[in-house]
Amino acid sequence: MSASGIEVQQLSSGYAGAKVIREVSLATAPGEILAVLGKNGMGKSTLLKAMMGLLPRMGGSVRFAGREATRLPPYAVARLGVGYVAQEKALFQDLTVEENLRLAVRRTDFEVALAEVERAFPFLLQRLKQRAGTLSGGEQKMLLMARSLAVGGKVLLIDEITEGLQPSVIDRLAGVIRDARARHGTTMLLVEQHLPFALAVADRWAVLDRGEIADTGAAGEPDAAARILRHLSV
Ligand SMILES: Nc1ncnc2c1ncn2[C@@H]1O[C@H](COP(=O)(O)OP(=O)(O)OP(=O)(O)O)[C@@H](O)[C@H]1O
Repeated sequence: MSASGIEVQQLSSGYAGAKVIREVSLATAPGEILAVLGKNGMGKSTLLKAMMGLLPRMGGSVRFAGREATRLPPYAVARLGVGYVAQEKALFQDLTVEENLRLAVRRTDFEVALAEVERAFPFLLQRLKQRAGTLSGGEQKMLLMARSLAVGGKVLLIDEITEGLQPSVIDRLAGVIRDARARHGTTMLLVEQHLPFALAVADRWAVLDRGEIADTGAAGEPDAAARILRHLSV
């Protein structure tokens, strides 16, 4: 297993005894980007939450950067250098943009973190004193992404970052993700519904169907989109 990759083996998880994901196995090489796609309700968010320790693991194992994380709570998973960009609002709505960033990066140099934010989303530097809750939905997603980049983890788990974003912002995000990987070798697992975005940024893909991996492949293969679409069509 790679020193900075993700290794999930036969992971099961869910809610109050109801298994939603069943024996899911996934692995990435260091700096690799894996897109996990699937229809609504197939367990994509549940998979990320179980990996982060936000939901009980009902079987199987999770390792990040070669380190065992199966029994760790979320704060300890984060300490392994794993960032999580949640689908739902995960910002402190009443705190400013700057305060949200400072809380995330307090253990590293804030100026270095700000340089990362400026490189990804320069508009946020003009909004440092604005309350996060008054940013638009798309701007809040950019702040969430910037906050994870500023922390500088080796692994990022990103849940449907493109949802509700305009095409130009989605293009910008693709550039930001490629840039982070190129400069820091960040390993990423992207849960996505946006197929062109997923295939543009990922090296490999996997489809989750009713909590199980139904198909996997390389993003560069000519039939990748057709194979994925077979699973996404109703
Ligand atoms: N808090 C919860 N309590 C009970 N069941 C839940 C909870 N959250 C999600 N589920 C169920 O788990 C299943 C998978 O949900 P999940 O959010 O992981 O799907 P998803 O693939 O991320 O879907 P989407 O693309 O719509 O976000 C669904 O059937 C959902 O109803």
